[in-house]
Amino acid sequence: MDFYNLALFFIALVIGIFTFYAILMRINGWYYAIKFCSKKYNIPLGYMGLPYFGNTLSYFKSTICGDPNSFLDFFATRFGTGGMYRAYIFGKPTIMVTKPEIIRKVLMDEEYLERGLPNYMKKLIGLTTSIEEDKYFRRLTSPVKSHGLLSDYFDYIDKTVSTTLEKYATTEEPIEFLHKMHRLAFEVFMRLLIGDEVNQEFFDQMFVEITAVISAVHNLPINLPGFPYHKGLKARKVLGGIFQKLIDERREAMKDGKSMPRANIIDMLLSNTNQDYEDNILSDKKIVEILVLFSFAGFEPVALMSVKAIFHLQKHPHFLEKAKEEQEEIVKRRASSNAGLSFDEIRQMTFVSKVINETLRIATDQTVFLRDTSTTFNINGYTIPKGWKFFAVVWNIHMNPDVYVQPKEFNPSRWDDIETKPGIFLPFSMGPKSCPGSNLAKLQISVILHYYLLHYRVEQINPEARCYPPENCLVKFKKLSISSDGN
Ligand code: HEM
Repeated sequence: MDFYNLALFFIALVIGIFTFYAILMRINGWYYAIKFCSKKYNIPLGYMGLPYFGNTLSYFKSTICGDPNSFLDFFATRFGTGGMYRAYIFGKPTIMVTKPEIIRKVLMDEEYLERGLPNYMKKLIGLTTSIEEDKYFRRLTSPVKSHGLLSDYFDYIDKTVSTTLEKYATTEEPIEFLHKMHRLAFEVFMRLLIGDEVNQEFFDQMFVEITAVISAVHNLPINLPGFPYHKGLKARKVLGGIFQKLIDERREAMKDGKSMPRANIIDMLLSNTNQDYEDNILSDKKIVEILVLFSFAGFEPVALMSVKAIFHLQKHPHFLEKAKEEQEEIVKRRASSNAGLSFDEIRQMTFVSKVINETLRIATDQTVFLRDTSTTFNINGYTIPKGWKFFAVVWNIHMNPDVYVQPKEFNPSRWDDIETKPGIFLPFSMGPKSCPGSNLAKLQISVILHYYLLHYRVEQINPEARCYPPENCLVKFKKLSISSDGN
């Protein structure tokens, strides 16, 4: 082959590769454009990436690199700032929603949108209910939010937190902080989930299984022996068996007229014998799914947010001091120096509640809420086909500089001036599928911070560790020395 032909060959090869690449990157979008080209649908513009993978990889890349906005910017620059874009994420055609007012509409829907976890997560923590079952389950578990139930558990929370932190401080060796806080939040939450009548051995087994499920959620969904996802699926099965056994035991006890000394979630769910709902009695399978979902959701974020609040305060000594002073004032106001923390004192923690809000705002900087359309769904002039996913992006709401000046900065004092309008702060989401545990979570974190601020400090052994699952971080958990004036 002479030089001329060789050059032609290379040019043709380059053009061929370029054309193949261009087609490959568009073929997914063309497929869905043709499939849903009927006048019945009106789908926003967007980009659906490679077949099978869609935009999932670029979404993960942007979040792993700590710059999720680059993902949004790509859509906004190419398809305008309308706030709704077609995409292909987690193996499904998706509508990405970025504007607060549209996100609100998505989250508030009760009739047409279902929980939209990706399939690999559904297998671990999925809950599939009909709309009626869903309303019923939320009604049954609504006491979880109530003042009455939380005050009933308050002494248990207080005692568990104070004794556990004390124990951590007596350990000479550095501790895996996130893991230990998981354990603490788990101890507290499990009482609320299944009641007081469970022994330590049972708790330990549950903790091992649920930790495996959580680890699976935070790792790649590779279902091969040795991989966390494979172990998580196995653990999910074991958990299901444990919960079913508990349900059977509780039913027997109920038949004998025995009731648990304190309200707990499993008994709330088993009390579904109300005649008004006869057709809607939740099956055992559904109850097990709900218990697994609660087990997953009920302690991990509490532990993570507590750790994050502690680290933020550590990095900002003036806020740490202010929060500590508030706790000292609370202690001084007590009638007796022997009295412990009380439920009413939580309401006096105005600055600590701002620390918690600020931690939640910053920590949810990569949060998205997912929903699946159960039928054709109309929104903002668009008609979205059944089976598509909604991907509601919260991070740009929590990082909106018009609401949160210098949004990346940790500044609890910003909450002195923020007018909390609906939809500007969504760490627990909003609408029918929002978090039922928001009050419990804030209560637990407040108790943890109260004892931490008064008595302990952490020293990070590996400060470069992100302390975000699946990464852990080592700390020395130290008790503050008491000065001569007792402080
Ligand atoms: C700081 C701690 C917590 C945070 C940041 C948090 C946040 C969230 C968020 C964002 C959702 C998703 C809502 C959606 O998809 O729209 C959720 C769901 C949920 N959370 Fe929490 N949560 C926390 C603590 C808790 C606690 C303590 C409980 C236990 C009572 C709990 C139970 C649940 C349950 C059961 C769901 C699923 C609700 C459903 O699908 O209907 N969470 N949480």
